[in-house]
Amino acid sequence: MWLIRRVKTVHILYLLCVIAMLLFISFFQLPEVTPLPGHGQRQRDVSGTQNVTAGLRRQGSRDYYRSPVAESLLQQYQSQYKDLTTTVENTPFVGFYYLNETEPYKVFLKRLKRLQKTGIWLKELFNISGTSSWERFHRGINQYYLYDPDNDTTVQDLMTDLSTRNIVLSEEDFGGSQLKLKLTFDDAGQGLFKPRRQGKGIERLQDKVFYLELESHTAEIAAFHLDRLLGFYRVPPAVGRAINVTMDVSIRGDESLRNGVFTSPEGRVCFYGHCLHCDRSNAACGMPELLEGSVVAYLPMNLRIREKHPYQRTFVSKKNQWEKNTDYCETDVKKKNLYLKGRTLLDLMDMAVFDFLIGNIDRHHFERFKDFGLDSFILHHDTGKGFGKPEHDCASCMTPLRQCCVLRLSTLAKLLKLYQGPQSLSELLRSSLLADPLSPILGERHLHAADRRIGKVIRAVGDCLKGGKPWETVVIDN
Ligand SMILES: Nc1ncnc2c1ncn2[C@@H]1O[C@H](COP(=O)(O)OP(=O)(O)OP(=O)(O)O)[C@@H](O)[C@H]1O
Ligand SMILES: [Mn+2]
Repeated sequence: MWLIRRVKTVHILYLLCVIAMLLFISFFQLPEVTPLPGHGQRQRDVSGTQNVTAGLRRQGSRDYYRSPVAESLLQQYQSQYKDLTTTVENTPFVGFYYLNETEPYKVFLKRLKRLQKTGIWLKELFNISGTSSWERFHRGINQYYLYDPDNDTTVQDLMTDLSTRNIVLSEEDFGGSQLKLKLTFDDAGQGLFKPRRQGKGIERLQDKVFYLELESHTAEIAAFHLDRLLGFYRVPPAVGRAINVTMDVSIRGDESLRNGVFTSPEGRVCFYGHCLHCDRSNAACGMPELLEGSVVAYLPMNLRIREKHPYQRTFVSKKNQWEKNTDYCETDVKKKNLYLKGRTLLDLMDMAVFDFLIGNIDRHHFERFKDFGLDSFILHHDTGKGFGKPEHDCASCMTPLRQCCVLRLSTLAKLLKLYQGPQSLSELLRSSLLADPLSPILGERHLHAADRRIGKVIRAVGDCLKGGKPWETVVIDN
C-alpha cells in the first residue's frame, strides 16, 4: 500500500514534469524563420529507403522551412474552409478543402481531382485511330491538361516505350539552343532526346552566367515528376534512357548527324550537332558508346502557339518593365486580352510557383494549344536549366506571384498540404523518381531545396494577404 502511494506521488510528479518539459520545448521550437539545413539530421540515404528521422513526428515540408506568415496563412486557410460547402459531383460536401493532417498527400490529390473540369480535346487528334501509347497520348490532350495519369495506363505505357523501344531514326532537332535529337521509334512514336551534358545531380558553378550553362537531362525528368505530383499535368512525360551512339547516331542518324560523329582520344564515341551551343568541344560522348539522356514525349506539331511571357527575361542592361514598375501586373498584364478572362493568368502563377520550386530562371516564352482558344492550359516545358543551384532560391521567379497576388485555390491547397504533411514534397519526389531507369535523379540537396521553397511560396501568398488584400481577391476558386 505504502509502495503504491509512493509510486503515485513521486512518479506521477516526475512524469508530469517530463510532459511539461516536452510541451515547453515543442512550443518554443518555432523561431522567426526556420530554414533547416539542406543536409544533416533530416537526410535519408540515397536509395531513399532508410528514414533517418524515423520516430520524429513529421510535419511535411514545413519541417524544412517555416515562418510565422506561412503558419498564419495555414490557420487562416483552415478556418476559411472548415465549414465551407462545396458541390462535388452534384453532391454538397462540407469542408472539402479542409486539410486533414493525417490524410496522405496522394489521397488528398485524388480527392481534389474530383473537382477538375474536363474541357474539349484537340479536333485534329481526337479521332485518330491506333492503340499505341503515343497515339493514345495525343488523343488524350485536353483543354485543361496534357494527360490524366489516373484515367488509364497511357502515360505509364508511353514512358516505357520512350525508354525502351528501338530507335529507327534520329535527327537533330533545331528548336531552342541546346543539342537535342528527335528520335523515331519502331512504332512510329517520337521523342526528344536531350543528352547528358554533365554529371548527374551536379550543382552548377556559382560563377557561371546561367544562359551559358549546359542543361541537365535529369532536370527535365525531375520537372516532369514534380509537375505530376502537383497535379498540373502540363509537362510532357519525360524519362531517362541510354542510347548507343554508334548504333543510334552513327548508323540510324540522318546524314548531318552522321557527319558529326567522331571517336575521342579516350575511345569514346561522340557527336555534336549544329545548335547554338554545339561545337566539337561541347560534343556529347558515350561511355564509350552508351550515352544517357532524357527522352521527352513528342508533342504534335503545328498545333501549338508561342506566347511571349509578360515577365520575360531579356538579359540586356536595360531593365524590363516588370523590374521597374511594381504595379506592372495591374497596369499591363491584367489589361491584356489573354489575361482578362479564362485561365491563363492563374496558369502563369502556377508556372511561377513551379519555376521557383525547380529554380528555373529560363522563362521567356510559353506555349499553349491554338485549338483551345484563350481558355487553355499552358505547357511547362523547357526545364533543363532547373535544379541547378540548391542553396540559391530564384526570388525573381516569384515576381509574377508577388506582383499579381493571385493564386488558384487548388494550387494553394496542394502547397499547404505539402507544407502541413504528413509527407513532405522531398519525400514524395524522391519516391516518385525512384521509378526512373536512371535513378537516382536528384541529390538530397535539391530535394530539400524544394521543401524549403514550398515554405517560401506560402510565405509569399501570406504576404499578399498581410498587405491587406481580401482573401477572395488573392485565392481564386475557379
Ligand atoms: N516535347 C516536345 N515536342 C515537340 N516539340 C518540342 C518539345 N519540347 C520542345 N519542343 C520544341 O522545341 C523548342 C525548343 O525546346 P526547348 O525549349 O526544350 O529547347 P532548349 O534548347 O532547351 O531551348 P532554350 O534554348 O530556349 O533553352 C521549343 O520551343 C518547342 O517548340
Ligand atoms: Mn532550355
